Amino acid sequence: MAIMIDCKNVGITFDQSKVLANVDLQIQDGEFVSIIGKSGSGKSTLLQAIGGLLTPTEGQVTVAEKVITEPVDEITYVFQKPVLLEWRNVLENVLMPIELKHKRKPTKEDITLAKAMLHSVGLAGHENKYPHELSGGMMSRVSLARALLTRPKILLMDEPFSALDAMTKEQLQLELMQLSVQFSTTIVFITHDITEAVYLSDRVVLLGEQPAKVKKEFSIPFKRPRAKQLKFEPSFTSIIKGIYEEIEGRGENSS
Ligand SMILES: Nc1ncnc2c1ncn2[C@@H]1O[C@H](COP(=O)(O)OP(=O)(O)OP(=O)(O)O)[C@@H](O)[C@H]1O
Repeated sequence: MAIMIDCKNVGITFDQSKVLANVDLQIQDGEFVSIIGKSGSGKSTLLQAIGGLLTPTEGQVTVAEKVITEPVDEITYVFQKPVLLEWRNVLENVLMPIELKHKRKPTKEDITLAKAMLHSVGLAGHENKYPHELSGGMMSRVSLARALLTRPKILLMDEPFSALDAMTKEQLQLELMQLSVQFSTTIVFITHDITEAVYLSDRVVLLGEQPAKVKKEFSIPFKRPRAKQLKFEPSFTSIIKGIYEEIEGRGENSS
């Protein structure tokens, strides 16, 4: 399978402080990779470098073999707090990338597709509501539908579900998993929730302490999409245990 994202020896220094050093990470086309690590370890910084929002001080990031120095169309970002325009209804918010990315007015086909996306994320019938009429979970759903509308090759997600209640989060995890498999989207996902990381991902990448590099990678050997019952299987929970032990420095090869 082709490499979609290639971080080669990436280092990032802010003022005098070196946040990332020698990060080497390759992500395959269609792969779902989660990045975990302690607070302040540099997860968002790495994601910003992949998205072209930050230029590495050392090394380079390539996406589909192009060196990234600025944001590119193939990549869409999803943040923890959904950024919705208050004066636009749900359907109009989902259609925003057509105007911003493709610089044209939405066609009938775009509107049909946007409605289908809203249906896939459980928001059929809510197209005409305004953001102030939505719950946090509904806003996250709008944000997900909008991110996937233009079928980006790559989705960069920075703790997208961390502010949601457990049941809404579980539902959105399922929807994201279905859609990412359906569209073969390459996803880099930041989370503090290890169960979420293991459940969603083909691979979980642990960043070390500052200056951070990839401390350990865990392959998750279950075919996606996965049933939610997987979370109770011993083969699943033993991977979680291994990751906790690595984070706490009790892993097999921890330094
Ligand atoms: N623009 C910036 N200028 C200076 N320092 C920064 C900047 N952005 C991030 N940092 C510093 O880089 C370090 C890593 O921050 P980053 O947000 O990448 O960590 P994180 O692992 O995503 O943290 P969290 O899990 O708490 O969200 C922190 O010490 C932070 O203060």
